Amino acid sequence: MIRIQNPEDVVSQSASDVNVKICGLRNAEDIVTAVEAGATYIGFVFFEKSPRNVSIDVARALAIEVPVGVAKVALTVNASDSFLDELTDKVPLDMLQLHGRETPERVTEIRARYGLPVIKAVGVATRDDLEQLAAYEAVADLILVDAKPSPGAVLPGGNGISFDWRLLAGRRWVKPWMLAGGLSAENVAEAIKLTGARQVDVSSGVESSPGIKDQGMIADFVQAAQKEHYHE
Ligand SMILES: O=C(O)c1ccccc1NCC(=O)[C@H](O)[C@H](O)COP(=O)(O)O
Repeated sequence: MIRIQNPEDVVSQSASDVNVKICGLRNAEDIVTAVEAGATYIGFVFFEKSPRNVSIDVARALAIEVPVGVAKVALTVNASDSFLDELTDKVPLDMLQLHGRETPERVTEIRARYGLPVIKAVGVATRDDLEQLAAYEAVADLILVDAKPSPGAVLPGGNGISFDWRLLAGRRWVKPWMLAGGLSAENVAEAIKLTGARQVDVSSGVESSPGIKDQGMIADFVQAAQKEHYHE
């Protein structure tokens, strides 16, 4: 039987620091910047329509250089077993992020088949969208609460849009969770204060144009997320 690693063994969470995930990295220089800035997760996007898409071979070459202690996350969208088989065979990964319409049953299946902790992304625009959280908290290791894409959007995530963070204020969480959607160095402190998030994820908020990460923006984002926050 496969033993799934505890997410706390993949990344540690200190009482004072906010963990940061930089998503959509495509080259070694940006990964070094993210790691040196203090990111605890780096994300590779496997979605052909995305400007952040990487091939399995590129991700493998990048992943093997990532230092121990930084979690390598593969983001997939409604992926088939055959794709995930090849991905997990070739790329040394710490976690899988499911960013499509995967059902709770599919999350359970993937988690068991690959023995990796699973992050399930859930899109939120209104209070009604929070109803699906419980079912995913029951089966995923970590919930990524992201802004719901607008109807007709090409990308299911990485759109640089945020949602009303007050929807999450005071929520009691069963599982670890991470806030995403339209975050930037300018607004991440406010988002943390309103939601109580201890983990945050960013992609377009640290880019100069779609798919092009800006090293200064990465450093500024991590610093802004990790400065001392006072929760009311
Ligand atoms: O980033 C993408 O291109 C992407 C493509 C397909 C599915 C999900 C995608 N991104 C998901 C992420 O984890 C992003 O970091 C998250 O949505 C926040 O993005 P942003 O609002 O741009 O910071």
